[in-house]
Amino acid sequence: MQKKERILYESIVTESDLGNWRERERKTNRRGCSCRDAFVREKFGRLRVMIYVYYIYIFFVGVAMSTEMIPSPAPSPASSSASSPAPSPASSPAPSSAPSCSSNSSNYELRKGFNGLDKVLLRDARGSSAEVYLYGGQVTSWKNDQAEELLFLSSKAIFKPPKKAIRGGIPICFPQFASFGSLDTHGFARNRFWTIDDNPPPFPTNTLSKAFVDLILKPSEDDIKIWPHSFEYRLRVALGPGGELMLTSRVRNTNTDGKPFSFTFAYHTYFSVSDISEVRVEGLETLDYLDKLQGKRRFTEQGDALTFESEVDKIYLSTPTKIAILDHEKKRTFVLRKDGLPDAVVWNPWDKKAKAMTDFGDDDYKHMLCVEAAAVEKPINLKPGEEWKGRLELSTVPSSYYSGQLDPRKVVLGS
Ligand SMILES: O=P(O)(O)OC[C@H]1O[C@@H](O)[C@H](O)[C@@H](O)[C@@H]1O
Repeated sequence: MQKKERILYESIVTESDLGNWRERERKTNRRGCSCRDAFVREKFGRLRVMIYVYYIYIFFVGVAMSTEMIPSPAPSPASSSASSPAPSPASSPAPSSAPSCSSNSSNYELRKGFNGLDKVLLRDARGSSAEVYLYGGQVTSWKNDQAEELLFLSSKAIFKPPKKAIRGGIPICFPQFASFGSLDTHGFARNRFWTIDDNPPPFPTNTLSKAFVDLILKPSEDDIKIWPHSFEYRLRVALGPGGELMLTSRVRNTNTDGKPFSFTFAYHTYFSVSDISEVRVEGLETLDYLDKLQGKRRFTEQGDALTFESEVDKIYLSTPTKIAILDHEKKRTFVLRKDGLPDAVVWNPWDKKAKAMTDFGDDDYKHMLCVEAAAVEKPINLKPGEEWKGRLELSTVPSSYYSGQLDPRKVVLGS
């Protein structure tokens, strides 16, 4: 045997091969090279097959990975309106050109929503979805993998910029919460057109999910007249691996005159509930709150989890990072996690105020509850160049699984 061949043989023939080889020599009564060569040829053959199998495996893995990178095909306009907010506000969605976009490793589809307004559709591999209108940078829909809507959207919501904000979903209250300042209620961000930001600065918290979109809002000249500050507000809306809805806000002071600014803020989340009288909120009991129905006077919540029998409009102060909303009838619990947002507003207008609102159905109050991650009592202060981050994560679990029912403290102690 040539030297090279011997080295090759020795590198592929193992101890157990030698045993088998000798056994074969014994059985066939043949000794020497021919038997050994036959054995090694066989082993080469097996190796070749294994190498082919390996190549085929690599090929399929490659195909699978590249398929995941390609945005899923956009459904037809018919299915687009089916996935639009369930209620039928004044006008119907405009026909959609439904382009898919993939940038910066994010996948989303751009659609036309009510009154031809642009909206972004996010869908994850398991079937959860979310919709975000560029008007207001507002999430209007979040559905689980059973296509059940989890956010409330008023049956009379008005999709007519710029005067009215969309009633439902998650309006962004910035740079002012409610009437805590000189601007119109809840500030102007919810009445502005945001743009898609395909190249945002890197996010420290990256999700594995590719279902996300980055939006940006900068003040117009008119905005600067009513709030004399320059800012960049970046909002990322993402679906997490388990269908969680995650919103991250980054506000940067870009004033060039060296002036700081301060603002108050809320993610004004409208949760969809089966029946408000069947709902309780855990995680806020025993906390101090400002009661907006009593001149913003300060009180302390007494003892038990919150339940609802009449109008409520309270700002809970210094709340835990986790709050649970239990819907007994639906046997579903929303878990709200927040970061950078110490306060939590709880609001339900009840029957009289519901009737007084033009964009709210008379009975809608029975099927919604706002629990809003907020920064109200202590405004956020930013010097030029500084950035603030506020994060909200929403998920659902079956109520039976939720241990907080038995021990409210577990709501606030869990991660
Ligand atoms: O009607 P708007 O401006 O959307 O506000 C709705 C409610 O929003 C809540 O956050 C406030 O606490 C309430 O006082 C207010 O009524």
